Amino acid sequence: MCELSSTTVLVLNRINCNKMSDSLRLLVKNAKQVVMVCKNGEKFLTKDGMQNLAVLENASVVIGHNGLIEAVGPADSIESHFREAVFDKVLDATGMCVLPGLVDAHTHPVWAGDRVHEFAMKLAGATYMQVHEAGGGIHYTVTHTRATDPETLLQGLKGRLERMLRAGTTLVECKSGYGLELNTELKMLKVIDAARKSMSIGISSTYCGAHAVARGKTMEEATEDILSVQLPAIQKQISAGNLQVDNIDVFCEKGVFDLNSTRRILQAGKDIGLNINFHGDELHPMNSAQLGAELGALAISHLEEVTDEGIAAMARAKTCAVLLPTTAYILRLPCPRARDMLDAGVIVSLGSDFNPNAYCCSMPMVMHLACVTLKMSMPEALAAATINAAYALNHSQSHGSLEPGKQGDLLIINAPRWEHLIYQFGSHQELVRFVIIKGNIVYENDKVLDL
Ligand SMILES: N=CN[C@@H](CCC(=O)O)C(=O)O
Ligand SMILES: [Zn+2]
Repeated sequence: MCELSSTTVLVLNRINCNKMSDSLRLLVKNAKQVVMVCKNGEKFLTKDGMQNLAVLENASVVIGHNGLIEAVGPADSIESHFREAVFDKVLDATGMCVLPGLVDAHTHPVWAGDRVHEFAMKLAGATYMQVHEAGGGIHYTVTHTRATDPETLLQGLKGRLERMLRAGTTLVECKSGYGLELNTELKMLKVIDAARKSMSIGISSTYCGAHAVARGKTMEEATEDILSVQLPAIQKQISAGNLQVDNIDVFCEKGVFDLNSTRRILQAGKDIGLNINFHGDELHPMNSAQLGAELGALAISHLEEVTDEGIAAMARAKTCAVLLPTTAYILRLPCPRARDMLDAGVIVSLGSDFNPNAYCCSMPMVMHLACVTLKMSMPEALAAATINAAYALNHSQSHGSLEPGKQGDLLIINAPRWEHLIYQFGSHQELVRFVIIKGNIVYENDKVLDL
């Protein structure tokens, strides 16, 4: 680290750190607040660390041509140190706030056939499993996704990712899981890969062939198909360089995959190099949290029904809890015990759970819900939607905070305090002025309205 005179200016390790006359990609200057989230290279935050985020007043950010953050610091220090530099682009953020790009740690964004009709059924009292067992839910989406060509699925995915981007998400986890057989699972994973290659939003790809038991199969048969047909074929595609997959997922739930099948599938995924990141303890206490901790899972999602033992195991194993406030809200479930997890030192993150059951593309809405329904504070919610969500995706070395050396992903909001991003319930399109990835403006809204 090359220290400058001001201790609050952080400068990336540069070959010639005295010479600030280089050509650089972007200067965001004079922001009212720059929320770094953390500033000591933390890979995640817990407890007090989530309450006390690193926030600079009257600050600027510099991003280099490599797309990485070069410096973050007080506006006057940055100005004097980079006086000689040539920037491709300068954004004057006077009166605005800069935050890290948001990270959405759980989505199911590749599908055809919406389920708007099921919303009425659920409002009338049908439970998630009643809809599922009647052939709706995941099964309905599987039928439509199997019948849809990859190009149509890709166009649908791109539209959804674009909506997420406009709400500030710059890194998102995307699952397969509406195929439940090899060809459609591969089709979905390839569609996710195609989006990764053609869009600027960052993507972490998850194989979720165990999202439900396909119609006509028993759980045992579905497990065998995953272990002996789907996973080997996926591994072959990965090894041949035709596919990138990052994580393995199972819906560990009563009536779906039991603990033993879940263990076998997750372990097999881990054995081929995938990170374990799965659905657990959502509708029934399954001891999923204990299993995940034992297997070294990076993350477990939902956890509405997690037990005290499960919480303790996750805290010990540093397995991240991905909480999904939209699910409990839409399905009128008991909320996950966020406060108990936070107090126990669990690494808590957030996801939108975007899927045909929970049609939400907006992490600001998710943070708002997390504060109101899960009783998280605004700093906790922001840490959960940035550095901790990046940890859940094994990306916290490059994403989740505004620190030198990390990817230059940020959003600029038209508000004098960063908390407006959470305080406002919807209408974020009127708040988000710029979304920036690797120092490039990927979304600009010049029609933002004043507060
Ligand atoms: N619980 C399982 N999977 C999804 C829902 C998927 C669907 O209903 O299509 C979830 O995380 O909420
Ligand atoms: Zn899910």
